[in-house]
Amino acid sequence: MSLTIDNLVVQYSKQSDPALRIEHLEIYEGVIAVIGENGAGKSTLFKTLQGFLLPSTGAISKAGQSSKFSSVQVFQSEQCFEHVTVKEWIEFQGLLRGMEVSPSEIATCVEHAQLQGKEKRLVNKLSGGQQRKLNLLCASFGNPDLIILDEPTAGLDQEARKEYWTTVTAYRHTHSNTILFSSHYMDEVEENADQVILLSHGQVISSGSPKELIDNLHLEYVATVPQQKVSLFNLNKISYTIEGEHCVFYIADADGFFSTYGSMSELIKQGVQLRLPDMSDVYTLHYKERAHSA
Ligand SMILES: Nc1ncnc2c1ncn2[C@@H]1O[C@H](COP(=O)(O)OP(=O)(O)OP(=O)(O)O)[C@@H](O)[C@H]1O
Repeated sequence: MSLTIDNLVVQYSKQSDPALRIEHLEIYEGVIAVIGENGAGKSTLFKTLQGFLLPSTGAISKAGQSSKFSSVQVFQSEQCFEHVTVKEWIEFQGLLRGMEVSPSEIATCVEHAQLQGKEKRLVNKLSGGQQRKLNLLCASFGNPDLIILDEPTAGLDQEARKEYWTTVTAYRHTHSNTILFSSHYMDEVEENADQVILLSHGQVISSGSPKELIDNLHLEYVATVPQQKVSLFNLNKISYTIEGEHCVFYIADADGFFSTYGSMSELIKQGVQLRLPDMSDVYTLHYKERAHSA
């Protein structure tokens, strides 16, 4: 299911500036990332999509249809009740969505969350990653059009994050709900999102697939240069940001750069690290201290 947002304005009070102001946005079917700095409006968008906040103006509709859409936000792991077993927690989430979960649905849920044999375990004794996977699977009860995951992997280690996204990918093979998620981890955004929506100060500043957004940077390479080597370069002619002890150079014309400063292998010998641009650069160049432009 895809959604269309038109002329949307959301305010927390009549006197306050809009927390969200979206002229037009298509949210496509698939796995959609919403990114932005703190206060950009991600949670406000999620609350509005669930009907918890009413817009002052504008509308959100299923693309091409006047019918309403349904959405559910997945519980965070810290919202799991104490003294409730895995089975009871699944049943409870079903009841919240107006359905009685059948034994076979419980079994499927448990299997997909890789919790076989743990149905009687207290849910708060599961790891954070296990709880989040379980909650994701329970969100499909009632088959909502939209499933919202607010920073689903925040605080998880690399391994648990990977496992979480494996579960999401497997889930996507058997379900058609659109998944909307926020994240500050640009590697998982690049790997998992079909579309990325960039919010800043309540407005959409860009939207596209990770590849489109990276291509739009028009960069050939990104170089990380140790501070002590920076004097070898003419900073007036290079776009760069400063990251701790390093300078990060954004190279649009690789031939020109290498012919001026030395071949790739010569630069690597000097301690310069070269890589292709990725979503972390999309984030930096849209949000962090503005790049010093050449
Ligand atoms: N309950 C509220 N009352 C008044 N203003 C609010 C309220 N919640 C959020 N805001 C304001 O709305 C704007 C958007 O906030 P929102 O929480 O949607 O951002 P966010 O992108 O989710 O940020 P974070 O990454 O920190 O969660 C901010 O200016 C924030 O101060």
